[in-house]
Amino acid sequence: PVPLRYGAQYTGMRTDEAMQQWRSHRFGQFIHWGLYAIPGGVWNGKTYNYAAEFLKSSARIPTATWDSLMYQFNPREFDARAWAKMAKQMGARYMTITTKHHEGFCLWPTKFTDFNISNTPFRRDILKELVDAYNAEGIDVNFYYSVLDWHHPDWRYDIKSPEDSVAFRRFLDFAGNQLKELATNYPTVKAFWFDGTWDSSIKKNGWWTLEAEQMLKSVRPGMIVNSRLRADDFGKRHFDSNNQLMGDYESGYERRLPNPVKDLQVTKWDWEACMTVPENQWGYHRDWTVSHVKSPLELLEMLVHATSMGGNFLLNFGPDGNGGFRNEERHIAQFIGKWMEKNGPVIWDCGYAGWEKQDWGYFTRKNGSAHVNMIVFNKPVSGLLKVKVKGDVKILSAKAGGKAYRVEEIAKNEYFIHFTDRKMTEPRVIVLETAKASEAADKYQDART
Ligand SMILES: COc1ccc([C@@H]2N[C@@H](C)[C@@H](O)[C@H]2O)cc1
Repeated sequence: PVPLRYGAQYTGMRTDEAMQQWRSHRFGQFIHWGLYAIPGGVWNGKTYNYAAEFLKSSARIPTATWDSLMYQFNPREFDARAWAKMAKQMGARYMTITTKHHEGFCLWPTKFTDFNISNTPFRRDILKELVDAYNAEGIDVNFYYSVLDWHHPDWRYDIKSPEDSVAFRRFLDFAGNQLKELATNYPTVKAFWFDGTWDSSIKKNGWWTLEAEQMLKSVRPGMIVNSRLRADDFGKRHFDSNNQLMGDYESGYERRLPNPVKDLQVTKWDWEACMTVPENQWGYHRDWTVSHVKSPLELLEMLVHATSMGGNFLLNFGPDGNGGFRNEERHIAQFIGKWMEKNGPVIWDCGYAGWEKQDWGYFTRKNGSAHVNMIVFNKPVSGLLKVKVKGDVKILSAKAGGKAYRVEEIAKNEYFIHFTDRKMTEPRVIVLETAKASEAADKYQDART
């Protein structure tokens, strides 16, 4: 292996309580909220279809003009407790909030720039209100932080001169101060979700990314940091030059999920996929007709898909400039919440079952349990759900609530579950009870070939 100073600091999955808690949550609510929520993708009467939180660049708005949105930020409908209740009802176990997105506007009264909530008509510390309200509902709060900062004069996309180096050094000190401030002033925060770290300026300063992570973990032992922060000695990101995952979980799955057949490597480490409801809108956009809006069922399947591969699913909400959610978002929360109320136990504390993906849906398993969950999305014409078990396993029963399904052994380690449900109105959960096959006589001979 290549000797690295700023590469992965450990290999394998963390087994400490804080990481086990993060992993067991499985389902999180992402919230993108900032000045971009005020124009909502529309500027001077023109609708820009690109991501609403990028409107400043899509509409080529001068920084001074954009930054003056701060004087309009006054979300009258903002009610942190109502937001937290909606997330609780949805079945989310954690929430990740944009403390500062690329625009550089800070949702907390930071000491290190005036471009923050305390200088808006609203004035109140939104971050504190959110942390307190979500924690009161038993939901952990994590902080999204964009290192990329369009407002700060010392930000640099690349380091091309001694002046760039001096300025960017000041910038890194600014970012480090903000991170320490966040970790110190909001002591219940469990994880940092870094973004805006792909530019050459950061890749040339891998040392800072490791220092930032180590600072956060010294201020808050147990703190969790995503892989997207880190650049190693050679500017490699997420996985270092020895192909070792940096940070505590892989955060490369943005608006996409790992393939359940081809990407099984992800089951060896912690990871999280984050997802938009429209095709590509994180911040509030006034016009959702410009792209496909994912249905509640599509999003529920993604949550199950992520869990089935041992990962977390972070579903995004983009409140508008007044602090209200769209009807589509409320409906999604209500639909998923209804399903989670009954079936949360096959998501929370569950992960990869280790069995081969089948067409009808997904397997999940609670760590070490003899029960394997089937979440059926696609009822086959045959009505027969194929199950291939691994190792010394046999299936004793298949039950959905009080209803038992016939289990037919069709070959060694292969079964059909006779799925007699007439029509499906929602994904069906069937729990398989397994036992060691070695305790039962093996009645199959391998073919002599
Ligand atoms: C194509 O470049 C980007 C850059 C930043 C993003 C940001 N990451 C997501 C988690 C959102 O915050 C989005 O604005 C997305 C695409």
